[in-house]
Amino acid sequence: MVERRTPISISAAVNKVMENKLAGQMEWVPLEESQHRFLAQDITATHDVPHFNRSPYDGYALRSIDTVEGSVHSPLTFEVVEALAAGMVSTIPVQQNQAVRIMTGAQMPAGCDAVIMLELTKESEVDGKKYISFKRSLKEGENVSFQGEDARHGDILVKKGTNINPGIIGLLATFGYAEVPVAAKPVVGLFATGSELLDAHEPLQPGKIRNSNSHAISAQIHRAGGEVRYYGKLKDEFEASYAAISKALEEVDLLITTGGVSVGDFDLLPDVYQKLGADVLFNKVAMRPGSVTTVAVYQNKFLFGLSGNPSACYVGFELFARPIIRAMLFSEQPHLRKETARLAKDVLKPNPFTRLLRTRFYYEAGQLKVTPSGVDKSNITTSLAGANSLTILPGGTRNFHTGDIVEILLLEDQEGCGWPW
Ligand SMILES: Nc1nc2c(c(=O)[nH]1)N[C@H]1C(S)=C(S)[C@@H](COP(=O)(O)OP(=O)(O)OC[C@H]3O[C@@H](n4cnc5c(N)ncnc54)[C@H](O)[C@@H]3O)O[C@H]1N2
Ligand code: MOO
Ligand SMILES: [Mg+2]
Repeated sequence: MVERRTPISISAAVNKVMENKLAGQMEWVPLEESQHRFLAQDITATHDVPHFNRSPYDGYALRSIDTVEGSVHSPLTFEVVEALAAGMVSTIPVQQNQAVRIMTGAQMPAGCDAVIMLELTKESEVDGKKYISFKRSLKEGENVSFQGEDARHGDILVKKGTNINPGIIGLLATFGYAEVPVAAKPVVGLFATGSELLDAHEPLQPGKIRNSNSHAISAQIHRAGGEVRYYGKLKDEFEASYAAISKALEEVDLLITTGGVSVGDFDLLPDVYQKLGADVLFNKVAMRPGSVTTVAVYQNKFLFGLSGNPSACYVGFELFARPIIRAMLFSEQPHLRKETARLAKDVLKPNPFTRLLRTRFYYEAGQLKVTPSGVDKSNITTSLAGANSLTILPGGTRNFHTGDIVEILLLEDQEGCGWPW
């Protein structure tokens, strides 16, 4: 008698997974290796930026009070007493009607409170002394970049869990982070199961196919922020599979298998979970593709039994494994970001289960539009290549038409979302 499985909703399934989420760990990496990693701590300003008043222009620093009378009709003349490149500090106290030649980024000399740009001045020399003249007045603070105007000591600048981009890398360097506290990458073990599988380099044989799932999933694990440990292919043989899976479980945080989770004679994963004594959270989800997705927990580790069908496998990963990985990377928005878009094509199908349609979204005249990226069957691989989103067609609906507003999940986005279900 074939086992009957009771489907649960996507929302309930995601909930069950997230209730068991694992704690993330912190590690330090060199600044130059931190791009695309996730911050394990808030980044706080360790000092004011800039930490001294400085000139934002090449020009002359002076006392604004000495320029009150300056105008087109009343030119002013200042003696130039010193010259400062960026990195230098002044050594001579500035007196009335004296100026310091100053370069962009140099610290303001003591006593000076304004800067006039080089272009507005005329230089001259009398008896070996340098002078400038100009025809205007300056306000106190004019053309000064003030201490702390960029960041104040103690400000929280970037939150824990943020994906490190080039701007954040610059900020980390500004505050002296030669080493950066990042979330350790969750270690994700991976097996492709199926006696029919060939490697990518092998020629085709009758009845056999090349293993594509482990390659696609590896890329998805990287995109999510995890580290892949690929253990290779498993033939549909119980004892060898059980031994390999239980050994791999000792070395990883999450273990993903593809294939062998349905009800066929050689779908062995349910028996593997049983022999392990793993707690199966669910083995049927009211969604398509990916209805057979099975998730179990065993000794504080996750077992993701993803379908063998390529698109079911892809979707199962994004909905259930990705948020666990992102949660371990300290993200408070671990799920795929949800948006609404307008359908650009009819989708005339009944949806007994919630359908996650492989789609491509794009912008047109400021509007988000979405169109199927190919044929929508679980075993179809080609529509995945063009997909940058999954369009949610809720269970119990049918026939969506061009112009209908639908919800979409973004696959390439880094922001994520708190709870899209
Ligand atoms: N009687 C029933 N049969 C099936 C049901 C069902 O409810 N009752 N569900 C169907 C659905 S839906 C799916 S999805 C599949 C899931 O099957 P499994 O997860 O057990 O996966 P396999 O049987 O091992 O393989 C399915 C399919 O995918 C191909 N495959 C497997 N691994 C790979 C790989 N690494 N790369 C590329 N392609 C792979 C495999 O050759 C099969 O064609 O079950 C339905 N059946
Ligand atoms: O629901 Mo099966 O998992 O795709 O087609
Ligand atoms: Mg099967």
